[in-house]
Amino acid sequence: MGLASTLFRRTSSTGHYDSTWIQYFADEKKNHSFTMLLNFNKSTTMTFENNNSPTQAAQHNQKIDPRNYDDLLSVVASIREQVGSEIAQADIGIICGSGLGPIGDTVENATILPFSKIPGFPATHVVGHKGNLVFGTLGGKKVVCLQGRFHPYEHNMDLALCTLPVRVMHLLGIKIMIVSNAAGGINTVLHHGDLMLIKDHIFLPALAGFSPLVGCNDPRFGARFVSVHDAYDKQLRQLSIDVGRKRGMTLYEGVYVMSGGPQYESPAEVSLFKTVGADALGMSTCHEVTVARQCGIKVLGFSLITNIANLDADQSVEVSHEEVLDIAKQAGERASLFVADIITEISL
Ligand SMILES: O=P(O)(O)O[C@H]1O[C@H](CO)[C@@H](O)[C@H]1O
Ligand SMILES: Nc1nc2[nH]cnc2c(=O)[nH]1
Repeated sequence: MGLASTLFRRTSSTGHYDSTWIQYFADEKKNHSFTMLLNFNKSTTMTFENNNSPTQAAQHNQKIDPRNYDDLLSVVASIREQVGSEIAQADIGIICGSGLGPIGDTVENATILPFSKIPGFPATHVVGHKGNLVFGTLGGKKVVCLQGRFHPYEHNMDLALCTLPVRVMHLLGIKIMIVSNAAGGINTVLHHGDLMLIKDHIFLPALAGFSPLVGCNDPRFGARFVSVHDAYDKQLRQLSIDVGRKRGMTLYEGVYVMSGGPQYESPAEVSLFKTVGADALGMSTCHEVTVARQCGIKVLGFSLITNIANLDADQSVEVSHEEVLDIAKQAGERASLFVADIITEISL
């Protein structure tokens, strides 16, 4: 819900109205300065004006609608105000999952803004996710790094909310997004600590109606119907393979499947995913990539294999987040250096 409805709720106690109509009006009207005319059943016509500048809106702790372009401009205005306009811009955005956490600590000339200081950003609760926005340089490029992400299972499957940072990074100017996750290996070529280059994905929640693009669409973010035929950029993937070869690294390419979580999968569920062509599985990434593609951002994605997913109930072993973090700690540093090398080689 946008500014109009927020404002209306504060003033509506004096009259009767059709809330469905108001909601519709609020969703359709995206401009920052507008006049709203309401017809009450006493034939009174009232005029409400909203002239909040983006910065004022953020300062006043206004509720942010993650689908509302103007609300997101106010978030970006607040970030610029806090760190400075020169710093609050980047060409490459990086989302550190449980796997590539260390990369955020290698950003040079870093300016760190905690998520708690950004209007509309929910708190991160997952151990291993620091909850910072980090601006600086890496491999000679201007980057903005999300140290931590929002998982749908933490936020009642509100995927638009969970992708708010991607839209914010888009408004901060990024053209390329590098996304990473910790994942369970399904394909038997994958072992603990391996890095898988994501070639394609299966966005399972979206197939059941949980997509960040469901609901009101503002064309300023992009098309209503988004083609994800090339979600993971082919040239960036090739560049990664070339950089990996130079480093003598084995880099697998495969399909990542996102489940809703937060429970890990049963062996029968893993077998199902294997049958449909998945190589690794996790509880993130696909919603972020979908929104990035809507905004025209090119994507490069990696899964750090932290555990081997169970395929047989008779030989299954317990999966734990402690194991995930432990392997991520061991392998994450090497993987982060590799991603920094790739960034050095990217030509914008
Ligand atoms: O995808 P990231 O954030 O790396 O984390 C993965 O690890 C956690 C489970 O151990 C889940 O949140 C899963 O999605
Ligand atoms: N869903 C899921 N997420 C993970 N994150 C890290 N490992 C796993 C896994 O095995 N399954």
